[in-house]
Amino acid sequence: MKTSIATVSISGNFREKLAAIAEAGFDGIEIFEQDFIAWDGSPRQVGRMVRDHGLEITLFQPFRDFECLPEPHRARAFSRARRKFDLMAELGTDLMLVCSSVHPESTGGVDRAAADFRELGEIAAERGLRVGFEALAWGRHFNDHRDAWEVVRRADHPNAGLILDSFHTLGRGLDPETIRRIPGDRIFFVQLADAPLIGMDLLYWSRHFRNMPGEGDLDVVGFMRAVMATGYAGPLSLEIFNDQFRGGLPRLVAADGHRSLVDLMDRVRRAEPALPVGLQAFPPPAAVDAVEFIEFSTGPDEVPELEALLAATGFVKAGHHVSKAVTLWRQGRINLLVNCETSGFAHSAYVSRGTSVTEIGLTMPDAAASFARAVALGAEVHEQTTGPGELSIPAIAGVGTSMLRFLDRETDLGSIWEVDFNHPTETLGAAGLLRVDHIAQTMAHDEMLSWALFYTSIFDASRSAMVDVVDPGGLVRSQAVESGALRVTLNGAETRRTLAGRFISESLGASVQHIAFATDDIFGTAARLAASGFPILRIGANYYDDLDARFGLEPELSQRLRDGSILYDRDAEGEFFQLYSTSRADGMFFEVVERRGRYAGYGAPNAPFRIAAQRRAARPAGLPRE
Ligand SMILES: O=C(O)c1ccc(O)c(O)c1
Ligand SMILES: [Mg+2]
Repeated sequence: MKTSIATVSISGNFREKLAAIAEAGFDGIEIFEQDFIAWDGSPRQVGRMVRDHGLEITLFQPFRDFECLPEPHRARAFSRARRKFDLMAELGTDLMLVCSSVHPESTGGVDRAAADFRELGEIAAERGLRVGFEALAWGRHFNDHRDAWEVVRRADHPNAGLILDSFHTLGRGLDPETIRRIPGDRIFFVQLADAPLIGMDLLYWSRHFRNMPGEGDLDVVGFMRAVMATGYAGPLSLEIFNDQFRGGLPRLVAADGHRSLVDLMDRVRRAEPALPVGLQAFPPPAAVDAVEFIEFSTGPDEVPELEALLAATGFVKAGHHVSKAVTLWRQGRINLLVNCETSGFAHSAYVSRGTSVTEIGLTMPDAAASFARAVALGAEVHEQTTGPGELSIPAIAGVGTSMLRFLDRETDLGSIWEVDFNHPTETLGAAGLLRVDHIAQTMAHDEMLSWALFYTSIFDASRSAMVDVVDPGGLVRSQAVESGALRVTLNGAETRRTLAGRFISESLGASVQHIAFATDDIFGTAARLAASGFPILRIGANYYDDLDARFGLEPELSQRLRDGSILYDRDAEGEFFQLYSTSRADGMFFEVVERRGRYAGYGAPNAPFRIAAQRRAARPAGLPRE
């Protein structure tokens, strides 16, 4: 497959865009005319600069307001087109996108439009160029790819073809299956974009909220399956108008774009194996079997406090690494590692950001396969050194400065505890915690789409809807990604004034802010945690009064919740109980949950009250309370 991306999709000046696009592995670019005009270089220089980056110009766009104009507008449109054809020859590209007109004087009429395109196709042919017609979703007379195709069919000129754009088709709710009956050689170009489903004006939605395939809610896979079924063999090009990407880091946005295209075409081939997607083979996504371990990196000054918290949470020191300053804390099936090495990755993470989660170990059905898939999707490989006889566990860079390691039960990797950890003891622990329920990663709001794509492309994972959580200092957006036993909540802070925002600025970037452990006896666990000195977060009476009003709880249950500072939620599927620790000085905290029935959420309605309570608890004595 030949990959391409429109220059509008990323930030920076023209040179920065090219460098980022080339580095991400794209084959070509669509030159968006404004980007060219804004750059102070001749068309020939620009063309050379693109090719010097190893890229080709797959498309020049957009040419607007062309079809169905009365004179004198019509003659002017043709002379404008001739000028742009001259420009294209100098840039070194042969295809121009003509988007459907929004001109107030455009008359419409399929035959008129077809006649215009036949004439334009002829002028283009004289110069060895081609033109493609794209129906904008808000085009005055042509806003449906089926009508644009009818114009192209009737134009009946080899140099005039159709351009498809997934946004315009899917955004208007058109059935992409209708594309299957268009001959592939009449489709000159395919533009791809996804978008979140938000009810708004089509033009505004398109110009500000598009995102990478797989980041939104449109059926871009269904669209691409239909396109590939036509025999289309041209470039697959991202055209993403997005306010956030325009202000993002060019390299990150370009890398996400490339990842999204690879993942998209992998989904297409898995859905319809007969389609020739032209993508190297790599393993399919798998669901996580278990969160095998979570590792904290810390140092001598901070280790006593961390270990005290682990002990108070019911964890038991169960073993140590054979060669490294790493101890294992266990409870139920939870393995927490405390790394106090004085050199290497964990140590530098500690020095730069204080105590933080630096590794998450995941048991997969096949670690090597998951690793190979992650690499094919552009994950950064984490090189490592291992002592003699120790396991070499494949690792990739994850959120922030953390890494993800892949383990499995089928190979040597299944014996991590015996080989690397001197056969540590099994322990039920002291508080009845059974397993990791979820891991909450806090990041700047801009990074959320990127990390969601990371998880949903590498793993067999699903995303839940984004929810807004109100913090007294601003809004935090939260989205859960789930893959088998791995549940991650991504929390995006928009301002530094939220607890989440403060956490990322103090820990120098995205990181795990809290870990939730599961129990099947919340009241028993709460009592044991209280006895062991767990720093429980106190929840105020107003919360419980409202809870009684909302759910009509039995007085006895209500009292037990109040006594234990346990938060409660219920939906049609089941019930949810949560309790929290106060946050440490660095903002990290623990949560304990019990799910009853098939409750699948995270207690989002409780989050604002938890946050307010954490802010209150963090106030030094003597300051006014919130
Ligand atoms: O928003 C626009 O005007 C616009 C221009 C060119 C395109 O290819 C497109 O999809 C949208
Ligand atoms: Mg388009």
